[in-house]
Amino acid sequence: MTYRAGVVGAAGFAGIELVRILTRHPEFELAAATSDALAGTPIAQVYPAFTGVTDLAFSTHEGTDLGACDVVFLAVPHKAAMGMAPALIAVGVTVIDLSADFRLKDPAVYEQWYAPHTAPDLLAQAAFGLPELTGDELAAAAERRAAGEAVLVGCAGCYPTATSLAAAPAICAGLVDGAAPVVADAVSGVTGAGKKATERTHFCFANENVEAYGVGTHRHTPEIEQILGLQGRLVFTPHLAPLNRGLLSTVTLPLAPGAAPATEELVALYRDFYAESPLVSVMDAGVQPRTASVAGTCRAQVGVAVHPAGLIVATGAIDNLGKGAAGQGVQCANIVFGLPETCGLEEIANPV
Ligand SMILES: NC(=O)C1=CN([C@@H]2O[C@H](COP(=O)(O)OP(=O)(O)OC[C@H]3O[C@@H](n4cnc5c(N)ncnc54)[C@H](OP(=O)(O)O)[C@@H]3O)[C@@H](O)[C@H]2O)C=CC1
Ligand SMILES: CC(=O)N[C@@H](CCC(=O)OP(=O)(O)O)C(=O)O
Repeated sequence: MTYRAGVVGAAGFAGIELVRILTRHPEFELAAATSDALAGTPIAQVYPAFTGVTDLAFSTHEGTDLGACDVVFLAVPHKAAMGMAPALIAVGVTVIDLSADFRLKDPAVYEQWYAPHTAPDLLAQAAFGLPELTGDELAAAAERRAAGEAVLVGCAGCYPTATSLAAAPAICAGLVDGAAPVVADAVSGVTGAGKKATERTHFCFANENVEAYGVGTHRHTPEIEQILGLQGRLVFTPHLAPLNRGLLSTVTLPLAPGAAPATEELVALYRDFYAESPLVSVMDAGVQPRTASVAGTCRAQVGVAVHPAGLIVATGAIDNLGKGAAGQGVQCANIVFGLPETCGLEEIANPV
């Protein structure tokens, strides 16, 4: 059976990556791609990579019969997504939201970092979309969907995905000091900031430059703390780098008193942790994850090492639009629809 899929916000960077994946997906058929700004324009006219691939044109958000879809991916900014999801769920459409609107479990925390939540009941039902770490929530959503319910997945953000994949195995194994700060320094490509150029992302400012931003104030802090159980202990510093795609997060974790693993033991522990996770690869000891090695894919690379100062240094590399957004959304949809989680996501990166 082929499922009908719609993408709302399809002309944006995450949305068009969804289009790229869905036009080649064997089980989801791209039925609608919405953009108010570009309605009526063929996708291939705006993004020539789709020439000869799809004749579909963008349509308006309101004028598209999204109720005819089995699943709708929301690739719109936070605050807009929570205004759209309730009507879709009400007509039986499963929703995969890429925004931050359905990630934070506590509406008070969402309000502190974003705005008052307008759909708290749905927030309470949403499954968190980071399959390697929240597989149980997604499996429960898949059961509910199989029983005929429309379900909602709030996919993890890009920085939280790379950071949490790098840190979770060590934390879950009890190797990390539960009282000390954990430091995550992360670097993102410019597509992470969306399609609209700003002073920060304009080519002339972003090119040939790396700089930190949101120091101590970035909205992904509570999301990472929620995933890793680090409430109040995360020092998260994002940086913008002159890449189109790619995100690397280096996490420094203090070892728990008495813990003294060797790097090779940590690598083995990480490999065991991700043994059932086909999209996460743990690097050999001494080999570092590379953003270029996952660009254009839904894969993640994780590296881990012990530092003699009593620290674990764990690094995660993803494509912010792939495993950090659209790819992860499709991976979650695969799980919710009972498909193999890698369906349509087998791409590997250009090796050079
Ligand atoms: N870029 C990334 O790496 C990641 C993005 N995300 C999330 O994915 C979502 C999309 O991000 P991204 O593609 O980067 O953003 P873009 O700005 O590139 O695209 C967003 C799209 O949403 C539409 N849109 C804008 N405002 C509204 C609104 N008020 N109501 C409805 N539609 C609107 C626009 O459509 P129109 O064509 O009609 O103007 C636009 O094309 C965001 O929530 C973002 O946080 C998540 C992880 C990583
Ligand atoms: C480089 C850049 O600006 N990145 C964005 C995060 C990417 C994103 O879209 O955020 P979500 O993962 O929450 O959806 C930022 O710092 O706000």
